[in-house]
Amino acid sequence: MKMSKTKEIVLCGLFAALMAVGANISPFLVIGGVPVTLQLMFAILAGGMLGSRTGAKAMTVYLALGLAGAPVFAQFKGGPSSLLSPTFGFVLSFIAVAFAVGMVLERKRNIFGYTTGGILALVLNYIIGTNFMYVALSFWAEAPSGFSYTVAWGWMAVYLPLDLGVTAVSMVILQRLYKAVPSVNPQYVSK
Ligand SMILES: O=C(O)CCCC[C@@H]1SC[C@@H]2NC(=O)N[C@@H]21
Repeated sequence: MKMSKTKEIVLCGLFAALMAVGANISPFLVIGGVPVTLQLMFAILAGGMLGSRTGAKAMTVYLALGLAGAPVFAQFKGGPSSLLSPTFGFVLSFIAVAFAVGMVLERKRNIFGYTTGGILALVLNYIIGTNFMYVALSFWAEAPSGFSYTVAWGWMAVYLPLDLGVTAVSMVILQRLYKAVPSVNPQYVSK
């Protein structure tokens, strides 16, 4: 079933706002060069609740708002210069995360779907984000001394337990929501 344009615009705005809140739950907590945020959770919920296409659109709206100057990225950053921020790859990855989670949960709402969706979300987030961060800190941003590809992944290793927990909680929220409100993701094809 297709969502109305008005509903889609409202939901994209809502999830862009939730991403801004998630980006700044702890603006001063930074490990290595990477801030602690809840953006991954809202990107997963966007894909799971709005579906792959609208979820990805919501994340694109978020990215566009930030690039246009709204202080919606982590540590209340925003503006066109964010394109060069070492953590911009993570922001880009949220589009892929929402799309992938949506795609999986439109097809499978069982333990296999939740596990695959969660793993895909983490893999896309970490691979796109960490590689972008490595390239940024190697070529144009100021890197701490001794910075290397291994150090970049070392920073992310610290995040992994937190993000595994965040991903698991997001999947539990989605599972409960689907049970309570089966119409939640309009692109879901029930078999
Ligand atoms: O600059 C931004 O707005 C993006 C920040 C990205 C933070 C990443 S997302 C995955 C990992 N988990 C966290 O809590 N922080 C990093």
